[in-house]
Amino acid sequence: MKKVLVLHTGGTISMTQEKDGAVGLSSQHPLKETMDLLPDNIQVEVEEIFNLPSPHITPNEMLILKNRIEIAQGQNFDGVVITHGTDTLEETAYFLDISFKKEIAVVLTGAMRSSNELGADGLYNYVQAIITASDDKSKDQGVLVVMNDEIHAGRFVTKTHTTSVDTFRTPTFGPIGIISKRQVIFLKEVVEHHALSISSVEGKVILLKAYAGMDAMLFEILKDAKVDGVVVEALGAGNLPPNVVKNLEEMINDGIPVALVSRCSNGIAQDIYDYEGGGIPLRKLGVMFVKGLTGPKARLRMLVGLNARLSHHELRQFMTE
Ligand SMILES: NC(=O)C[C@H](N)C(=O)O
Repeated sequence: MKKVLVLHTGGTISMTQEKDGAVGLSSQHPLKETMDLLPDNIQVEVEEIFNLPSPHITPNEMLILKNRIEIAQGQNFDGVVITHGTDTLEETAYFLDISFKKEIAVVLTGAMRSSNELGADGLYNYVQAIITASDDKSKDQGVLVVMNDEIHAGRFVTKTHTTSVDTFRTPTFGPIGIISKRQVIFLKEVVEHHALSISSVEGKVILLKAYAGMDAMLFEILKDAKVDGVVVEALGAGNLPPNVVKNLEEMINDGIPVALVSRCSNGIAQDIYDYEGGGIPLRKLGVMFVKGLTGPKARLRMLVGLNARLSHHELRQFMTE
């Protein structure tokens, strides 16, 4: 019999709606009352590790989850399911993807409708996630996100809609599999990448979004705030307004790592343009171009790299590979 560990962390999947429409935390986890609806060929052990809306989740909670999964790897589990609020689900998924060596399947799921709402999707996603986590094929695909009958790579998935159940998408690459009724079908393989080993999540890594007429003042404030790293969601293929370049250069000269992703939801940031603020001069300054990640994920990558005590050169490799 397959054995799956469930870690509940909170989010809408654990919430209920009041008569006035407000959605909030419930005292008893609604999924705990549905154990008899789970597949009877899978043994499920449940732990309520947190009960937090996902905007309350920080890298500290992600680290606690990572530590618990590492212990579970030595406890004969075939997989772990994490139920999580959807707002920051992709960040926890990505953190877990890069912060330890996985030996069992790790699947995150959530819900867009709370447990007593019409068409609630929590229980359905939960069952699909348990089935996916118990499937041998899920083991070597990195951290997975299962929602709405689709399997996404935690590395690239993102929440795209504020309320729709069809919110999790993987721009550029698409989902890597589907769950058709109770059958797990992978359509693509995730290219293996190496995870680092960390035991802390210290340091200030800041994420900024570029916009037309971006104010250089933002970078000046960061300089005084003594940050440990900066990620910028740049324009288009990887360009910035010219007036912030001097500040970026000063930061890099002060030894602060600066990485860049694109604010576009599809494609990869590259050094293509050779004008002031363009990707080519930015790369020459030492800005690290991160491939295909969103800003929040690139920020976690830098945090993990710094906490793995990578040298400046190793951090550059890790951020740009
Ligand atoms: N659908 C959800 O789970 C959203 C909720 N605000 C959360 O992330 O906790």
